[in-house]
Amino acid sequence: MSRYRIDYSRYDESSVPKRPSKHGTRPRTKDRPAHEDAITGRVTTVDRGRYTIYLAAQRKTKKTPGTKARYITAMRAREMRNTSIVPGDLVDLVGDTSGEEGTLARIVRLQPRETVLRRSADDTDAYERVVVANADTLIIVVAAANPEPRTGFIDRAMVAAFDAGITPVLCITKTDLADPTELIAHYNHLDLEIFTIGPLNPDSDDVSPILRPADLDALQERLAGHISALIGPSGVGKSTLLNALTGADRAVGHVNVVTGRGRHTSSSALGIPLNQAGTSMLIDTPGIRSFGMGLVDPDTVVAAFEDLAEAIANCPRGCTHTADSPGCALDAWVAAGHAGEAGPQRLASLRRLLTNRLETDDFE
Ligand SMILES: Nc1nc2c(ncn2[C@@H]2O[C@H](COP(=O)(O)OP(=O)(O)OP(=O)(O)O)[C@@H](O)[C@H]2O)c(=O)[nH]1
Ligand SMILES: [Zn+2]
Repeated sequence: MSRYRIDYSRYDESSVPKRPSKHGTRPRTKDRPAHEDAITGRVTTVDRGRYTIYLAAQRKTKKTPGTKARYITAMRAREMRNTSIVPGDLVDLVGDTSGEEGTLARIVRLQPRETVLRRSADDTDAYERVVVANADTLIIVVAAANPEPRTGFIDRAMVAAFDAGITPVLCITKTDLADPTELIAHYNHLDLEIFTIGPLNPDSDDVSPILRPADLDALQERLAGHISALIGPSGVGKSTLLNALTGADRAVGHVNVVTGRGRHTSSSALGIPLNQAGTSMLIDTPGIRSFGMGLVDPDTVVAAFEDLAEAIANCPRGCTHTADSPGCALDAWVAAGHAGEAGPQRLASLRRLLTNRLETDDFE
Protein backbone atom coordinates (compact mmCIF):
# COMPACT_ATOMS: atom_id res chain seq x y z
CA MET A 1 0.00 0.00 0.00
CA SER A 2 1.34 3.42 -0.90
CA ARG A 3 1.99 5.83 1.92
CA TYR A 4 -0.14 8.37 0.16
CA ARG A 5 -3.30 6.41 0.66
CA ILE A 6 -5.97 7.87 2.81
CA ASP A 7 -6.49 6.15 6.11
CA TYR A 8 -9.89 4.54 5.73
CA SER A 9 -9.72 2.73 9.03
CA ARG A 10 -11.92 5.40 10.56
CA TYR A 11 -14.62 4.37 8.12
CA ASP A 12 -14.29 0.80 9.15
CA GLU A 13 -17.70 -0.63 9.95
CA SER A 14 -16.51 -1.98 13.26
CA SER A 15 -15.68 1.53 14.43
CA VAL A 16 -19.08 2.91 13.45
CA PRO A 17 -21.61 2.76 16.27
CA LYS A 18 -24.02 0.00 15.40
CA ARG A 19 -27.59 1.04 14.94
CA PRO A 20 -30.40 -1.11 13.73
CA SER A 21 -31.16 -0.63 10.09
CA LYS A 22 -33.72 -2.22 7.87
CA HIS A 23 -31.15 -2.06 5.08
CA GLY A 24 -28.86 -4.39 6.94
CA THR A 25 -25.42 -3.65 8.39
CA ARG A 26 -23.78 -2.25 5.25
CA PRO A 27 -23.42 1.54 5.60
CA ARG A 28 -25.53 3.56 3.21
CA THR A 29 -23.75 4.63 0.02
CA LYS A 30 -23.42 8.23 1.09
CA ASP A 31 -21.66 7.21 4.28
CA ARG A 32 -19.08 5.09 2.53
CA PRO A 33 -15.93 6.80 1.24
CA ALA A 34 -16.03 7.07 -2.53
CA HIS A 35 -13.62 4.88 -4.50
CA GLU A 36 -12.21 3.02 -1.56
CA ASP A 37 -10.16 0.90 -3.90
CA ALA A 38 -8.46 3.83 -5.66
CA ILE A 39 -4.70 3.65 -6.07
CA THR A 40 -2.32 6.60 -6.10
CA GLY A 41 0.13 7.59 -8.81
CA ARG A 42 2.15 10.59 -9.89
CA VAL A 43 1.39 12.48 -13.09
CA THR A 44 4.34 12.62 -15.50
CA THR A 45 2.80 14.46 -18.43
CA VAL A 46 -0.43 15.87 -19.78
CA ASP A 47 -1.49 15.88 -23.40
CA ARG A 48 -4.93 16.94 -24.62
CA GLY A 49 -6.92 15.65 -21.70
CA ARG A 50 -4.90 12.44 -21.39
CA TYR A 51 -2.71 12.06 -18.34
CA THR A 52 0.31 9.79 -18.19
CA ILE A 53 0.78 8.54 -14.65
CA TYR A 54 3.60 6.62 -13.03
CA LEU A 55 2.57 3.90 -10.63
CA ALA A 56 5.31 2.75 -8.32
CA ALA A 57 6.04 -0.92 -7.82
CA GLN A 58 4.04 -2.43 -4.95
CA ARG A 59 5.56 -5.07 -2.79
CA LYS A 60 3.73 -8.34 -2.48
CA THR A 61 1.82 -8.72 0.78
CA LYS A 62 -0.30 -11.49 2.25
CA LYS A 63 -3.40 -9.83 0.83
CA THR A 64 -2.17 -8.32 -2.45
CA PRO A 65 -0.17 -9.85 -5.26
CA GLY A 66 2.43 -7.11 -5.73
CA THR A 67 2.73 -5.14 -8.95
CA LYS A 68 5.45 -3.86 -11.21
CA ALA A 69 6.13 -0.17 -11.75
CA ARG A 70 4.30 1.05 -14.83
CA TYR A 71 2.96 3.98 -16.76
CA ILE A 72 -0.77 4.19 -17.28
CA THR A 73 -2.99 6.56 -19.22
CA ALA A 74 -5.96 8.18 -17.54
CA MET A 75 -8.60 10.82 -17.95
CA ARG A 76 -10.39 12.89 -15.37
CA ALA A 77 -13.64 11.58 -13.91
CA ARG A 78 -16.61 13.80 -14.67
CA GLU A 79 -16.55 15.47 -11.28
CA MET A 80 -12.89 16.42 -11.85
CA ARG A 81 -13.64 18.25 -15.11
CA ASN A 82 -12.72 21.66 -13.74
CA THR A 83 -9.69 20.54 -11.76
CA SER A 84 -6.34 21.40 -13.27
CA ILE A 85 -3.87 18.52 -12.96
CA VAL A 86 -0.18 18.92 -13.83
CA PRO A 87 3.06 16.89 -13.79
CA GLY A 88 4.14 16.15 -10.24
CA ASP A 89 0.57 15.87 -8.99
CA LEU A 90 -0.46 12.84 -6.94
CA VAL A 91 -3.81 11.50 -8.11
CA ASP A 92 -6.11 8.69 -7.03
CA LEU A 93 -7.19 6.34 -9.79
CA VAL A 94 -9.91 3.79 -10.42
CA GLY A 95 -10.89 1.65 -13.39
CA ASP A 96 -8.39 -0.18 -15.53
CA THR A 97 -5.00 0.62 -14.05
CA SER A 98 -3.20 -2.25 -15.74
CA GLY A 99 -1.40 0.11 -18.10
CA GLU A 100 -2.01 -2.26 -20.99
CA GLU A 101 -2.25 -0.85 -24.49
CA GLY A 102 -5.55 0.92 -25.09
CA THR A 103 -6.66 0.98 -21.44
CA LEU A 104 -7.80 4.15 -19.76
CA ALA A 105 -8.09 4.70 -16.00
CA ARG A 106 -10.08 7.45 -14.29
CA ILE A 107 -8.70 10.12 -11.98
CA VAL A 108 -11.13 10.52 -9.10
CA ARG A 109 -9.13 12.68 -6.71
CA LEU A 110 -6.27 15.16 -6.68
CA GLN A 111 -4.19 15.02 -3.53
CA PRO A 112 -3.30 18.28 -1.81
CA ARG A 113 -0.20 19.93 -3.30
CA GLU A 114 2.91 20.63 -1.26
CA THR A 115 4.19 23.32 -3.66
CA VAL A 116 3.34 24.83 -7.03
CA LEU A 117 5.48 26.40 -9.71
CA ARG A 118 3.67 28.74 -12.06
CA ARG A 119 4.72 29.71 -15.53
CA SER A 120 4.97 33.46 -15.79
CA ALA A 121 2.36 35.19 -17.93
CA ASP A 122 3.52 35.62 -21.54
CA ASP A 123 2.24 36.46 -25.03
CA THR A 124 0.22 33.25 -25.27
CA ASP A 125 -1.29 33.40 -21.83
CA ALA A 126 -2.17 36.37 -19.65
CA TYR A 127 -2.34 34.21 -16.54
CA GLU A 128 0.26 32.49 -14.44
CA ARG A 129 -0.75 28.85 -14.64
CA VAL A 130 0.53 26.07 -12.45
CA VAL A 131 2.94 23.94 -14.51
CA VAL A 132 4.61 21.74 -11.90
CA ALA A 133 3.23 20.51 -8.58
CA ASN A 134 4.96 19.12 -5.51
CA ALA A 135 8.55 19.91 -6.51
CA ASP A 136 10.78 20.45 -3.48
CA THR A 137 13.90 21.26 -5.50
CA LEU A 138 14.41 23.59 -8.47
CA ILE A 139 17.43 22.74 -10.62
CA ILE A 140 18.50 25.89 -12.46
CA VAL A 141 20.67 24.82 -15.41
CA VAL A 142 23.05 27.26 -17.08
CA ALA A 143 26.16 26.74 -19.21
CA ALA A 144 29.58 28.07 -18.22
CA ALA A 145 29.67 29.41 -21.80
CA ASN A 146 27.82 29.05 -25.11
CA PRO A 147 25.31 30.40 -24.22
CA GLU A 148 26.83 32.84 -21.73
CA PRO A 149 25.35 32.43 -18.26
CA ARG A 150 23.12 35.29 -17.18
CA THR A 151 22.99 35.97 -13.48
CA GLY A 152 19.73 37.89 -13.89
CA PHE A 153 18.04 34.68 -14.99
CA ILE A 154 19.56 32.68 -12.14
CA ASP A 155 18.54 35.34 -9.64
CA ARG A 156 14.94 35.42 -10.82
CA ALA A 157 14.70 31.64 -10.84
CA MET A 158 15.98 31.68 -7.24
CA VAL A 159 13.36 34.21 -6.23
CA ALA A 160 10.65 32.11 -7.88
CA ALA A 161 11.90 29.11 -5.91
CA PHE A 162 11.99 30.98 -2.59
CA ASP A 163 8.54 32.36 -3.30
CA ALA A 164 7.22 28.84 -3.88
CA GLY A 165 8.98 27.39 -0.84
CA ILE A 166 11.30 25.29 -3.03
CA THR A 167 15.07 24.84 -2.59
CA PRO A 168 17.03 26.20 -5.57
CA VAL A 169 20.10 24.34 -6.86
CA LEU A 170 22.42 25.68 -9.55
CA CYS A 171 23.80 23.30 -12.15
CA ILE A 172 26.56 24.65 -14.41
CA THR A 173 27.16 22.65 -17.61
CA LYS A 174 29.85 22.85 -20.30
CA THR A 175 32.64 23.47 -17.82
CA ASP A 176 35.10 22.52 -20.58
CA LEU A 177 34.30 25.72 -22.45
CA ALA A 178 34.89 28.18 -19.62
CA ASP A 179 36.04 28.24 -16.03
CA PRO A 180 32.94 28.64 -13.85
CA THR A 181 34.88 29.99 -10.84
CA GLU A 182 33.74 33.57 -11.32
CA LEU A 183 30.12 32.58 -11.75
CA ILE A 184 30.29 30.43 -8.62
CA ALA A 185 31.87 33.30 -6.68
CA HIS A 186 28.86 35.43 -7.57
CA TYR A 187 26.78 33.13 -5.36
CA ASN A 188 29.27 32.81 -2.50
CA HIS A 189 27.04 34.55 -0.04
CA LEU A 190 23.77 32.96 -1.01
CA ASP A 191 24.12 29.42 0.39
CA LEU A 192 23.24 28.15 -3.06
CA GLU A 193 24.06 24.50 -3.71
CA ILE A 194 26.11 24.37 -6.93
CA PHE A 195 26.95 21.41 -9.17
CA THR A 196 29.26 21.51 -12.18
CA ILE A 197 28.88 19.15 -15.11
CA GLY A 198 31.49 18.71 -17.81
CA PRO A 199 32.20 16.19 -20.56
CA LEU A 200 34.36 13.15 -19.88
CA ASN A 201 36.77 14.12 -22.61
CA PRO A 202 36.99 17.90 -22.96
CA ASP A 203 39.31 17.70 -25.98
CA SER A 204 36.97 15.67 -28.11
CA ASP A 205 34.84 17.59 -30.58
CA ASP A 206 32.11 15.00 -30.31
CA VAL A 207 28.77 16.73 -30.90
CA SER A 208 27.10 14.70 -28.17
CA PRO A 209 29.56 14.62 -25.30
CA ILE A 210 29.67 11.85 -22.74
CA LEU A 211 29.40 13.55 -19.37
CA ARG A 212 31.80 12.92 -16.51
CA PRO A 213 30.41 10.10 -14.34
CA ALA A 214 31.61 11.68 -11.07
CA ASP A 215 29.67 14.87 -11.85
CA LEU A 216 26.56 12.90 -12.68
CA ASP A 217 26.86 10.79 -9.56
CA ALA A 218 27.03 13.85 -7.33
CA LEU A 219 23.91 15.32 -8.91
CA GLN A 220 22.14 11.96 -8.93
CA GLU A 221 22.76 11.67 -5.22
CA ARG A 222 21.24 15.09 -4.63
CA LEU A 223 18.16 14.17 -6.66
CA ALA A 224 17.48 10.94 -4.78
CA GLY A 225 14.32 11.11 -2.75
CA HIS A 226 13.28 14.44 -4.24
CA ILE A 227 10.79 15.77 -6.75
CA SER A 228 12.91 18.20 -8.76
CA ALA A 229 11.85 20.65 -11.44
CA LEU A 230 14.40 21.60 -14.07
CA ILE A 231 14.60 24.97 -15.80
CA GLY A 232 17.22 26.39 -18.15
CA PRO A 233 17.63 28.45 -21.29
CA SER A 234 17.77 26.72 -24.65
CA GLY A 235 21.11 25.18 -25.64
CA VAL A 236 22.67 24.83 -22.20
CA GLY A 237 22.79 21.04 -22.53
CA LYS A 238 19.64 20.16 -20.64
CA SER A 239 18.77 17.25 -22.94
CA THR A 240 22.31 15.91 -22.78
CA LEU A 241 22.12 16.04 -19.00
CA LEU A 242 18.65 14.51 -18.80
CA ASN A 243 19.65 11.64 -21.06
CA ALA A 244 22.74 11.00 -18.99
CA LEU A 245 20.76 11.03 -15.75
CA THR A 246 17.92 8.86 -16.99
CA GLY A 247 19.32 7.17 -20.10
CA ALA A 248 19.69 3.52 -20.96
CA ASP A 249 22.60 2.62 -18.72
CA ARG A 250 20.95 4.34 -15.79
CA ALA A 251 17.47 3.14 -16.67
CA VAL A 252 14.98 2.62 -13.91
CA GLY A 253 14.55 -1.13 -14.16
CA HIS A 254 12.20 -1.99 -16.96
CA VAL A 255 10.44 1.35 -16.92
CA ASN A 256 10.97 2.82 -20.29
CA VAL A 257 11.73 6.46 -19.76
CA VAL A 258 11.93 6.87 -23.50
CA THR A 259 8.23 6.01 -23.76
CA GLY A 260 7.42 8.89 -21.48
CA ARG A 261 9.46 11.21 -23.63
CA GLY A 262 8.02 9.88 -26.86
CA ARG A 263 4.50 10.86 -25.89
CA HIS A 264 5.62 14.24 -24.87
CA THR A 265 4.42 17.51 -26.31
CA SER A 266 6.56 20.55 -25.73
CA SER A 267 3.81 22.61 -24.14
CA SER A 268 3.72 20.53 -20.98
CA ALA A 269 6.30 19.67 -18.40
CA LEU A 270 7.56 16.08 -18.38
CA GLY A 271 8.30 14.03 -15.30
CA ILE A 272 10.88 11.27 -15.47
CA PRO A 273 10.94 8.82 -12.55
CA LEU A 274 14.44 8.18 -11.24
CA ASN A 275 13.60 5.14 -9.15
CA GLN A 276 11.12 2.29 -9.03
CA ALA A 277 9.47 3.55 -5.87
CA GLY A 278 8.51 6.79 -7.59
CA THR A 279 9.97 8.85 -4.75
CA SER A 280 12.53 10.53 -7.01
CA MET A 281 11.34 12.36 -10.08
CA LEU A 282 12.91 14.91 -12.38
CA ILE A 283 10.41 17.22 -14.08
CA ASP A 284 11.71 18.97 -17.18
CA THR A 285 9.99 22.17 -18.21
CA PRO A 286 10.85 22.64 -21.89
CA GLY A 287 9.46 25.73 -23.52
CA ILE A 288 8.84 27.42 -20.20
CA ARG A 289 10.77 30.66 -20.29
CA SER A 290 10.47 31.54 -16.65
CA PHE A 291 8.52 30.72 -13.56
CA GLY A 292 6.05 33.31 -12.43
CA MET A 293 6.86 35.48 -9.53
CA GLY A 294 3.57 37.32 -9.71
CA LEU A 295 3.62 39.85 -7.00
CA VAL A 296 6.33 38.25 -4.92
CA ASP A 297 6.25 39.52 -1.38
CA PRO A 298 9.79 40.76 -0.62
CA ASP A 299 9.39 39.33 2.89
CA THR A 300 9.24 35.79 1.43
CA VAL A 301 12.62 36.31 -0.20
CA VAL A 302 14.15 37.71 2.99
CA ALA A 303 12.74 34.71 4.87
CA ALA A 304 15.11 32.50 2.86
CA PHE A 305 18.03 34.28 4.56
CA GLU A 306 17.99 32.93 8.08
CA ASP A 307 20.59 35.35 9.38
CA LEU A 308 18.70 38.38 8.10
CA ALA A 309 15.07 37.36 8.42
CA GLU A 310 14.68 38.47 12.02
CA ALA A 311 15.65 42.05 11.26
CA ILE A 312 12.63 42.94 9.20
CA ALA A 313 10.29 42.84 12.16
CA ASN A 314 11.60 46.36 12.73
CA CYS A 315 11.08 47.60 9.16
CA PRO A 316 8.43 50.20 8.40
CA ARG A 317 5.17 48.77 7.04
CA GLY A 318 5.38 47.92 3.36
CA CYS A 319 9.19 48.12 3.34
CA THR A 320 10.63 46.68 0.11
CA HIS A 321 14.00 46.05 1.83
CA THR A 322 15.97 47.54 -1.07
CA ALA A 323 18.91 49.89 -0.52
CA ASP A 324 16.77 52.95 -1.24
CA SER A 325 13.94 51.84 1.03
CA PRO A 326 13.65 54.46 3.80
CA GLY A 327 14.14 53.12 7.29
CA CYS A 328 14.84 49.50 6.24
CA ALA A 329 16.02 47.75 9.38
CA LEU A 330 18.36 45.43 7.50
CA ASP A 331 21.13 48.08 7.34
CA ALA A 332 21.24 48.58 11.10
CA TRP A 333 21.01 44.82 11.71
CA VAL A 334 24.03 44.11 9.54
CA ALA A 335 25.96 47.13 10.86
CA ALA A 336 25.44 45.81 14.40
CA GLY A 337 27.08 42.55 13.33
CA HIS A 338 23.97 40.38 13.82
CA ALA A 339 24.56 38.68 10.47
CA GLY A 340 28.23 38.03 11.13
CA GLU A 341 31.24 39.02 9.09
CA ALA A 342 29.67 38.12 5.79
CA GLY A 343 26.61 40.20 6.67
CA PRO A 344 27.30 43.08 4.28
CA GLN A 345 27.82 40.72 1.31
CA ARG A 346 24.77 38.67 2.27
CA LEU A 347 22.67 41.81 2.37
CA ALA A 348 24.07 42.97 -0.97
CA SER A 349 23.23 39.57 -2.51
CA LEU A 350 19.73 39.61 -1.07
CA ARG A 351 19.15 43.10 -2.42
CA ARG A 352 20.46 42.05 -5.82
CA LEU A 353 17.82 39.30 -5.90
CA LEU A 354 15.11 41.71 -4.82
CA THR A 355 16.08 44.17 -7.56
CA ASN A 356 16.61 41.60 -10.32
CA ARG A 357 13.28 39.99 -9.70
CA LEU A 358 11.63 42.99 -11.30
CA GLU A 359 13.39 42.56 -14.64
CA THR A 360 11.70 40.59 -17.37
CA ASP A 361 14.23 39.71 -20.11
CA ASP A 362 14.35 36.06 -19.20
CA PHE A 363 15.42 33.97 -22.16
CA GLU A 364 16.51 34.79 -25.70
N1 LIG B 1 31.30 21.52 -25.04
C1 LIG B 1 30.23 20.96 -24.48
N2 LIG B 1 29.12 20.83 -25.20
C2 LIG B 1 28.03 20.28 -24.62
C3 LIG B 1 28.05 19.82 -23.27
N3 LIG B 1 26.84 19.33 -22.98
C4 LIG B 1 26.09 19.49 -24.09
N4 LIG B 1 26.81 20.05 -25.09
C5 LIG B 1 26.37 20.38 -26.45
O1 LIG B 1 25.55 21.54 -26.42
C6 LIG B 1 24.56 21.47 -27.44
C7 LIG B 1 23.19 21.67 -26.84
O2 LIG B 1 22.90 20.56 -26.01
P1 LIG B 1 21.42 20.06 -25.70
O3 LIG B 1 21.53 19.00 -24.70
O4 LIG B 1 20.69 19.80 -26.95
O5 LIG B 1 20.87 21.40 -25.06
P2 LIG B 1 19.39 21.78 -24.56
O6 LIG B 1 19.58 22.64 -23.38
O7 LIG B 1 18.57 20.57 -24.41
O8 LIG B 1 18.90 22.63 -25.76
P3 LIG B 1 17.41 22.80 -26.30
O9 LIG B 1 17.04 21.47 -26.88
O10 LIG B 1 17.56 23.89 -27.31
O11 LIG B 1 16.60 23.20 -25.11
C8 LIG B 1 24.72 20.12 -28.10
O12 LIG B 1 25.47 20.29 -29.27
C9 LIG B 1 25.50 19.32 -27.07
O13 LIG B 1 26.28 18.31 -27.67
C10 LIG B 1 29.29 19.96 -22.53
O14 LIG B 1 29.42 19.59 -21.37
N5 LIG B 1 30.33 20.54 -23.19
ZN1 LIG C 1 13.20 46.54 5.17
